[in-house]
Amino acid sequence: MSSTISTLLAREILDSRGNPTVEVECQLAGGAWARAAVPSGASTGSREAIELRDADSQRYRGKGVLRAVAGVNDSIAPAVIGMNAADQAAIDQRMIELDGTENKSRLGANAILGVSLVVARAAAVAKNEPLYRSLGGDSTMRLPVPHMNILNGGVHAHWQGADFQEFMIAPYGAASFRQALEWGSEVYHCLLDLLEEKGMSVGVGDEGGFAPHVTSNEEPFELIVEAISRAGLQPGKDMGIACDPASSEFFENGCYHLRREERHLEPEEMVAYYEKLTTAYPLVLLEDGMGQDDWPGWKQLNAALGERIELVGDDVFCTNPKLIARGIEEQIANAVLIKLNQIGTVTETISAVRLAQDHGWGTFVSHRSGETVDSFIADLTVAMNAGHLKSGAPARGERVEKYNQLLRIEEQLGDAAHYAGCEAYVRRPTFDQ
Ligand SMILES: C=C(OP(=O)(O)O)C(=O)O
Ligand SMILES: [Mg+2]
Repeated sequence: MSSTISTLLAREILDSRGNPTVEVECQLAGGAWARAAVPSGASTGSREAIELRDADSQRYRGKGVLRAVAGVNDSIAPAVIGMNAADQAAIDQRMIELDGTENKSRLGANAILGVSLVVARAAAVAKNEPLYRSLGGDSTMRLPVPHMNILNGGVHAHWQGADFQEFMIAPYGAASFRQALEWGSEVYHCLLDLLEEKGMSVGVGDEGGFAPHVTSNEEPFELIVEAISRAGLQPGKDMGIACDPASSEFFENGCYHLRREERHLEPEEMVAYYEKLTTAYPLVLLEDGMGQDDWPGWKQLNAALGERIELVGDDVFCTNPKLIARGIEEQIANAVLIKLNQIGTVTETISAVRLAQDHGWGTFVSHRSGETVDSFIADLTVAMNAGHLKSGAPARGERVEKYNQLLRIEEQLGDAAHYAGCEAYVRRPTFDQ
């Protein structure tokens, strides 16, 4: 089947926060057709590729994406129509050259990524292969540990809950992805019951987790450990906890400002706080423990906890191979968060994954807080053998679509499917209490 691109069409649609985003359709000469949509972050890293928005317009409070859409239809489409969709690297390179900026600010990373995603998907359709196989080859058999964000705080809860942004459950002790998801759903509902019993709010944040008005950043750990136990599971053995404080959002004047606790912590005090949490709770993965501009703080954190748990850099690396290379050189973490729209093309994302993996670092694939029902990251996680991903709560359509796609992939792989479990982490979970 010919995989020559014959049509590309972009439009503006809404994401899960009710903000506009870019959706692109692609038709290949041989008949293959695909659609893809671009996510959007709220706690974005300062070195992310630029998301082009119509800031000078009244529409959608300046958040429209009509310029990005026009960039696809008027500039990118004429440049890539006639190219071979199977040659992802050439198409991504063509768009990078057409944009001509270091951070994709002319055409917008949202425009460029929309095309990059849809081309990858159309190429898979043309080959009659599932996307994970088309992206990753024949050895893609590993199902990731789903990290389900059941308690939201920070900017995702409009600072009405915990200061720390994400409290996730990680069912690494399950026997299969299907069982992991079932356990996650069970714990999510046990947490709902627990919050109701305590008279706490059961309203949810951007990623579908509850956003109660807690009095400290430690309280969510206690609530989650209790919810895991109530579900009949053993905290630390069956299921651990992962946390993304997204600390760049509360790093001010060289200190970490914990509003809920009315405290300002120096970087070394913040590290001591994480050490305490790691000892007291089954915390197996900490993302963005330190701010994106606090490289000395990151080094301290890695020295204190880097041998015990997985330390993932999100804002500090922005899925950018150059920043990841520097992080590896300076040994500031042991894992990297992977977000396609931080860098803007599938090819560069794959380079970021390979670079991290070649240096023995973990790769943790992530959704964004503003999502659509596009499940590209589910296939990407399997294709890249990343072992773990986060896609929010096991509730809300745009979050569960990724988990549901992984259920389908597991079913398709049958006996060949292998659930990553504890192997997902660069530091295998150990917890004795
Ligand atoms: C998913 C995250 O949030 P956002 O998409 O808002 O950056 C994150 O910080 O890891
Ligand atoms: Mg993060």
